[in-house]
Amino acid sequence: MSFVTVENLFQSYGPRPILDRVNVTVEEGEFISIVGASGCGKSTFLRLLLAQERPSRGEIRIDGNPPAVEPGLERGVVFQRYSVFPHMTVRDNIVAGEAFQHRWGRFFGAEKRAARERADTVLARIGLAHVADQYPATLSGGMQQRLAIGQALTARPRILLLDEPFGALDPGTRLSMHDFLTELRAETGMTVFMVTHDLSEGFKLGDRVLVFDKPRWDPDDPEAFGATITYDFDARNGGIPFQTIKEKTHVPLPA
Ligand SMILES: Nc1ncnc2c1ncn2[C@@H]1O[C@H](COP(=O)(O)OP(=O)(O)OP(=O)(O)O)[C@@H](O)[C@H]1O
Repeated sequence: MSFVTVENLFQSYGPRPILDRVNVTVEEGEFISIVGASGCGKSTFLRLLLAQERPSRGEIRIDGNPPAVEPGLERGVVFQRYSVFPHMTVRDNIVAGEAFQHRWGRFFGAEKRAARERADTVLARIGLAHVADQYPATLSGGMQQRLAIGQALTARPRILLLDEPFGALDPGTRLSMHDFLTELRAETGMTVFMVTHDLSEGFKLGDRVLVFDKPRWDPDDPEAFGATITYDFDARNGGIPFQTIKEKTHVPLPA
């Protein structure tokens, strides 16, 4: 049994189909890059994996079960726009990431001190120990995004969901974030789903690159049909493009 199984997934908003018959299986530890045209439902797919939304039809199973509704228990998430708390110091942001999983949502007394020590270990690991007492606004974009990833990882999620996590960063910072993510992944063995608009980033970091597109296409009504996975590229070892075509795209409708 695969770690993540998506079967016949459909998602519509009102009468408008967004995702249409999405089928995919993912093994634990795989890094899945997701690319596709703007608005084709990539973020919607992540929200469904997060159980922030329920599918109109079809099924998602993670380790054999529907995704838990509680945030963060098995899934950490990082968005393009920094998801850290601006009113908390860097250290307290990491503590908050862990406290989120805690029964009361907060730590007290000795537990809090222990959580702070664990946070300092995480900060050392992500190269932010020297700014532990600062507020996020005083950090560069790359540092804030490292903090967001550190925060998502404190709960030791088995799955990390990244929605264009590096889109707002300059090219140099982006490259160092790639190294950072590759190291973390090797260390934790986590499964990663990453939406990106940058194909080379998708192929560089991913084991597989899934392309979302609309196999059925009505030129008079481009929103008439939803998107599905049209290509599932094997991107290991630099990737060999055009391997597994799952669907022919933009096939004209029969007259
Ligand atoms: N809650 C919602 N209600 C209605 N429509 C929605 C909702 N969420 C998303 N949509 C629509 O669904 C479509 C897919 O959105 P989604 O954000 O998943 O696309 P995307 O592929 O991630 O796009 P981008 O690459 O631009 O971020 C969009 O047209 C969007 O307007």
